[in-house]
Amino acid sequence: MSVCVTLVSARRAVAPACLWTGWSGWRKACAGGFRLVPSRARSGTRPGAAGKLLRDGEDRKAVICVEGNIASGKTTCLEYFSKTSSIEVLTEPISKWRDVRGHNPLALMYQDPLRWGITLQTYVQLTMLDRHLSAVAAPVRMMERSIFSAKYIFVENLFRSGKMPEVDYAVLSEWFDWITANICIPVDLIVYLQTSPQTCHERLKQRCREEEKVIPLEYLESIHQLYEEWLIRRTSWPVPAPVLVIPADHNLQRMLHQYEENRAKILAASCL
Ligand SMILES: Nc1ncnc2c1ncn2[C@@H]1O[C@H](COP(=O)(O)OP(=O)(O)O)[C@@H](O)[C@H]1O
Ligand SMILES: Nc1ccn([C@H]2C[C@H](O)[C@@H](COP(=O)(O)O)O2)c(=O)n1
Repeated sequence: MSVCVTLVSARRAVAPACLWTGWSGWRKACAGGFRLVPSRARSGTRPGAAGKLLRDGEDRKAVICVEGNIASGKTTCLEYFSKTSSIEVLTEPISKWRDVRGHNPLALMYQDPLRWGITLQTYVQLTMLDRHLSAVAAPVRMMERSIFSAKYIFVENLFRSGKMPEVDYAVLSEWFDWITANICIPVDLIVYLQTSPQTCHERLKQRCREEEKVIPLEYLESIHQLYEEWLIRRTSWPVPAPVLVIPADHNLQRMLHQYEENRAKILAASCL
């Protein structure tokens, strides 16, 4: 049985490098785990890292982000690779999004996106940044989604569909631009699980997460379009790493087979 997999060529995002002149207090506070990459750094440093804060040792570890629509199978994919000793897996911090000091911003966002979209997305941005910056234990890290898809897919979707006021979008965008200009967020490979929105709708209903019962097919279609614009057509936002596209509409057994077939390509990210 032939399985089609595409490796799309690299086109690294180059966020504006920023030379830190002040903030000495913050730099001292970060001194334990972070260093400031010299603004003139060239060889041996990640592209785009100059002038940014970088977690110590992070430039020697590979980071792979698994991207895809809601219920496309990302967690299942991560579960599969979590059995490999050289890979550590980080799922999305969804339990935090469902319970921050007793509040459920995920549920609130689905109930009233105009009011609560910024609340959820601000928290998603913070918790995803925390995921990106947490110390890597294994040679390879696979993480579910990224701070990039949080902004380029979910914030963008809320705004474009008229479910986020312009001022909320502007504030989130300012935060995102500051973070990516000043902090190095290394990504070596994006694994894109490419599904049809219909497949995701079926899997979503099967998973039956309480907050997501209100999600219509049209919502998944919008998310799908934004992913395709970003990672396939490349007409929207910078892509921070090479993209490995894995068609993911197949049944579980065939998906696991595809993951095995792609193991070498995925692990090759650690040699980049
Ligand atoms: N290839 C597949 N075929 C059928 N069902 C799947 C497949 N992969 C995952 N599922 C099921 O679909 C639902 C969503 O999968 P999940 O891995 O949680 O997606 P995501 O993390 O992308 O939201 C789960 O109930 C899961 O068991
Ligand atoms: N920036 C984000 C990220 C995720 N969500 C929502 C979408 C889903 O309801 C849920 C988790 O998604 P999954 O891992 O199942 O694909 O969180 C969001 O609204 N904004």
